[in-house]
Amino acid sequence: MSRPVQVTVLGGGSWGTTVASLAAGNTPTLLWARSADTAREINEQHTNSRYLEDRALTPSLRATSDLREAAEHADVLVVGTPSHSIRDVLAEAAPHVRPWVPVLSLAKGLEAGTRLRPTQIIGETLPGHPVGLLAGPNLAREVLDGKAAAAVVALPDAATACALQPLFAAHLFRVYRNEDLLGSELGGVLKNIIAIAAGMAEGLGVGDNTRAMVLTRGLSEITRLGVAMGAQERTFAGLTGLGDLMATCMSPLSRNRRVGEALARDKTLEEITAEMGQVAEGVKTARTVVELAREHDVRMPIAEEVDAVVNDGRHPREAYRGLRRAAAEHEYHEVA
Ligand SMILES: NC(=O)C1=CN([C@@H]2O[C@H](COP(=O)(O)OP(=O)(O)OC[C@H]3O[C@@H](n4cnc5c(N)ncnc54)[C@H](O)[C@@H]3O)[C@@H](O)[C@H]2O)C=CC1
Ligand SMILES: O=C(CO)COP(=O)(O)O
Repeated sequence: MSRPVQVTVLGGGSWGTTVASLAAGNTPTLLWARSADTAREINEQHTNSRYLEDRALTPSLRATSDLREAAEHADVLVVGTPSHSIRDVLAEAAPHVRPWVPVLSLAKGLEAGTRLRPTQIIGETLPGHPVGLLAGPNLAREVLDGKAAAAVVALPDAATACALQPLFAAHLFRVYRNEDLLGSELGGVLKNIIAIAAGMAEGLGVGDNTRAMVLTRGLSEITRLGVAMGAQERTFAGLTGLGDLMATCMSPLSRNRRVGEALARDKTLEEITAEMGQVAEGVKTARTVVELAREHDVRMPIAEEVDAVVNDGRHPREAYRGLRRAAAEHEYHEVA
């Protein structure tokens, strides 16, 4: 008799823990947390209070702070650490991961310097493994609270995607699939920059028309860059595109939106990051996105203003004045 598929999730933060809890409802799952205290709390109390307060995790979820044990356990490996740490964590785990184990990324940022997407970093550190991602409008706390949500397994190979879908699905968590890995990954990465802009708007006290404008023009920027990089346009109208953009721009739970809002209320980035104690990927990724846009000759006025705020100290009020000066081109076609 064959044994059930074993899932390992690397990263004991808000989302890694939540995905591990979902998977544990379906199959034996081991979560690797850097902190031994976090691993112990998950095993003994079935909570991760540092990131998810007193929310109950699936009781069968096991955790370890031993990376080798976690890697050896994996029939399917899920990488849930922030983008900037993926390369180092996987370099250490790689000798212990069996060949051909599929690897799914949860991360929504780009590696500074290399400008690589998380799945490309995985491809470099774990060559020969099928690589994809799990993404969508998935604010961790809401998913763990059992509120209905949907995600996408994006992977070029449909058969592998089909096999992975049921591992993460739950009664009120629907998992779709999509072969456009590039578009699905870029949707999750780029929406963080627009969410910072949406937060800035919130902090400046804008109206609903302005909110709608930021979100819609933000989607235009995301789609333009994504298509220029080779993604399918329709992906940006789906869960990993418009869906994730809406959730992140609208929800006070979003860390990226909270960063933008606090900046508009005159807090410094250092104060905000220290208070939050969690990752807001858009902050580190904004400069890389602007560089990519220039390289692909794509206009991204909102991303440029966000970059100027987080990297050059421009005040959000000035950024919004800057946007008012941006040329109103044709709504769908860029004018040179
Ligand atoms: N929280 C959410 O609702 C969602 C988050 N994501 C994405 O998932 C990724 C992880 O985010 P969260 O879990 O929310 O972050 P988090 O800030 O809640 O937790 C980050 C985790 O990574 C660990 N970590 C940080 N640096 C590390 C390093 N150098 N080596 C090993 N571990 C390290 C921390 O100890 C912590 O366990 C991000 O890319 C985020 O954009 C995606 C969907 C939803
Ligand atoms: O990606 C997310 C929801 O899908 C979480 O967004 P934040 O990282 O801004 O909290």
